[in-house]
Amino acid sequence: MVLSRRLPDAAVQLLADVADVVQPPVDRPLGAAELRAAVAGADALVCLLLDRVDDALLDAAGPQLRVVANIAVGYDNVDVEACRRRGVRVTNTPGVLTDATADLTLALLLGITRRVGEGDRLLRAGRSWGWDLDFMLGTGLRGARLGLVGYGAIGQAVARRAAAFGMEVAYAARRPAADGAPPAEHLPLEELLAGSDVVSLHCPLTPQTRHLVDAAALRSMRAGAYLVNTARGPVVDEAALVAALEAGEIRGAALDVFEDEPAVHPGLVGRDDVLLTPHLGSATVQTREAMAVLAARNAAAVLGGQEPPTPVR
Ligand SMILES: O=CC(=O)O
Repeated sequence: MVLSRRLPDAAVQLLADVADVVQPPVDRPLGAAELRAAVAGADALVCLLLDRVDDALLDAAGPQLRVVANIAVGYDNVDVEACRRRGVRVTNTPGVLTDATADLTLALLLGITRRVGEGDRLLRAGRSWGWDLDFMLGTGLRGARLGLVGYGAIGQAVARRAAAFGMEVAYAARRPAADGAPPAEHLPLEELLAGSDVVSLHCPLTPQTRHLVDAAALRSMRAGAYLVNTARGPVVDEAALVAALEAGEIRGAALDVFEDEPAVHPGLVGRDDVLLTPHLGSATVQTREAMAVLAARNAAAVLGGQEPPTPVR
């Protein structure tokens, strides 16, 4: 069993009970060539969303590989079809990061609508300022319409939080939400974009959702609207977003994920109508440990001939 990244002790312990665990030699994510070298001969791979699991990596691993346990809910880094063809199970870590990601979404939503980053920058720059009736006014959330693109566990957790702020919530998704989801209007994407004061993305990255928010989508949004993305960067056409902000087609954007991570489009960096965080959606001590432990349980289950707790499909 190969780990592409050193993991919290609780996860390593769990794995050490069922397999010979090969830890990476360095305390950082591995490059593609390092990972190819590390994975040779492994029967299980526990990996990060940064690791591209494609035919080249699967070839490098060899035919004894049985499971790829991704430490993330998103698995766009894994060629699931290529794994299936080779009989390799793929697992992810849904559930354990729902609250952390929804919390960060609200932090971004509040931060951009109330100009938190901008105010912080103003003070740090030592610029003169003073309280005034019309100083740095933002947008209130009570009664504002929140449009969620994707209404899975994270979208629903955001809906619950947004309701507490008095927002009216709607969503666009391929299917209506199952019973038990927080009440929200199910709308076609075009209607959701055109009618929302804040659009927040909670869909996986797939060929269908790549650049879902493109120039046309941005043009269809309200001029006073904000875009929040805690899903995956390539869901948004970043160049089109910069152009839309420049043209005043929307009021602002709060982004935790980027098209070409860790690079951030230079047109975003200097803008005061943009709030940026470095892919922190699941970044709490508790959540990262829970993700690593769940990935470990998945890998251990497959090696032990059992059904993993959270398989991909
Ligand atoms: O981005 C993080 C995840 O998909 O878990």
